Amino acid sequence: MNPNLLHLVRIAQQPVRRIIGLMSGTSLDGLDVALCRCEGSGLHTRVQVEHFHTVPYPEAVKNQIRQVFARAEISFEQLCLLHPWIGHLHADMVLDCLRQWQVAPTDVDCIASHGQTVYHAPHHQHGRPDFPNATLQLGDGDHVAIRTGILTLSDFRQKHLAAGGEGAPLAVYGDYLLFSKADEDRILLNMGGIANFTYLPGSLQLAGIFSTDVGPGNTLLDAFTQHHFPPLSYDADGALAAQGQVHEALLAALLDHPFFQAEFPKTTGPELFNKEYVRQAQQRSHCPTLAPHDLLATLTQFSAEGIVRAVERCFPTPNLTVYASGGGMHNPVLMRSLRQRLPHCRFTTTNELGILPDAKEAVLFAVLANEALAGTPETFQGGQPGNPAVSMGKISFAR
Ligand SMILES: Nc1ncnc2c1ncn2[C@@H]1O[C@H](COP(=O)(O)OP(=O)(O)OP(=O)(O)O)[C@@H](O)[C@H]1O
Ligand SMILES: CC(=O)N[C@H]1[C@@H]2OC[C@@H](O2)[C@@H](O)[C@@H]1O[C@H](C)C(=O)O
Repeated sequence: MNPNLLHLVRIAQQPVRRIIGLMSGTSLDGLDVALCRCEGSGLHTRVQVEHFHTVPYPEAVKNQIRQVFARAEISFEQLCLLHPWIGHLHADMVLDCLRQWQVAPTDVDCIASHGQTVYHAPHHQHGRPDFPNATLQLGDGDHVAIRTGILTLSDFRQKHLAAGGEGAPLAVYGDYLLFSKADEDRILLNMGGIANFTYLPGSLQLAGIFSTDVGPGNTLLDAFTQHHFPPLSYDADGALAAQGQVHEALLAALLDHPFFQAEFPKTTGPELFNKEYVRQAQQRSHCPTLAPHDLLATLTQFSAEGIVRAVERCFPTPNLTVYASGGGMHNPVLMRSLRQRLPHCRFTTTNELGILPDAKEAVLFAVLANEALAGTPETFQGGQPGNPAVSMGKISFAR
């Protein structure tokens, strides 16, 4: 038998696995690296984050990715070169983290690598009848495995697509395994580039659980901060938005898109919510030249409103605990708006659940890899609409 298979079986049979979860989201701010101690599997999974770091992307890296990111037309050569290049980059970032943490690569069982999403095209977005839901993440797992010497699972979203999902949000799988709690209705709200949430009913009924994108999180805030206030890359602490006024007509135009009326679960990305989307809404609401601070105030309210409307639509009298995570939870203007508009909800962060909010998505991929190695798709029974019962991740041996 190929010794790689024996190695794989040995890791799968261990009571505890050390797995590095990697996530690079739509904000292009950097690579989240979480070294996790994963014990057990399925509903018995226990995760302890041993180390976490976001390795920031240098501007030159962001510019390479931006050449293809969320663009319908690109250089094929650039796309082809980026796939191994991002694999190398992420592998080197992992090795740097391990050096800093004084952990030997041989003491890590596996890397769970999400890669970099460069294009997300669910059917409702591309609208082409002959084509399925599609999504593309770069940073090939073989390159990560060979360069780090660590077994790597990658490309988690394709199996989800193949089994009938939109390739996202995958958060529901990890949230269900780690955070379900009897007698507490929970929302796990992640505000990254795009905002999404998972609903975990206190009844623990699998049928009630779902996860959905709800609209933009920080993606538009980042885009317009970079446009109007270089060299700033994001509106730190909402300081710019706090100086502006919400333009109600523009807010209404921004919210006037079929995405917000579509049934849950659904997914989206900067392919839809981008500068052109805002420009068109400005035209429709007769404010083509809004002051930048007012624009940021309005866009922050737009992010909040997308979240609020989705929560209200799912739960008419929301009496829930909201566990926030992702970069948006650091924006007090956004958080204030959410608290005001959802007064029946108790707001806290995933810290209360023992997971560092900034690490949550990287931990998710460690949990998905742990399930692929040691779990069974049956944990998710028949799956939920949009969330098929499958194990995800392609296996790349390190030799
Ligand atoms: N102190 C802060 N004040 C305001 N915004 C912040 C702050 N810190 C981080 N952010 C926002 O959070 C973003 C990064 O969030 P995060 O890392 O969760 O996104 P991501 O993982 O790339 O996104 P996705 O969820 O789409 O995968 C930054 O680009 C910025 O907009
Ligand atoms: C295609 C893609 O990369 N989607 C991301 C993105 O970032 C947030 C939101 O949009 C979410 O749907 C997803 O990531 C998280 C980790 C998820 O799948 O749950």
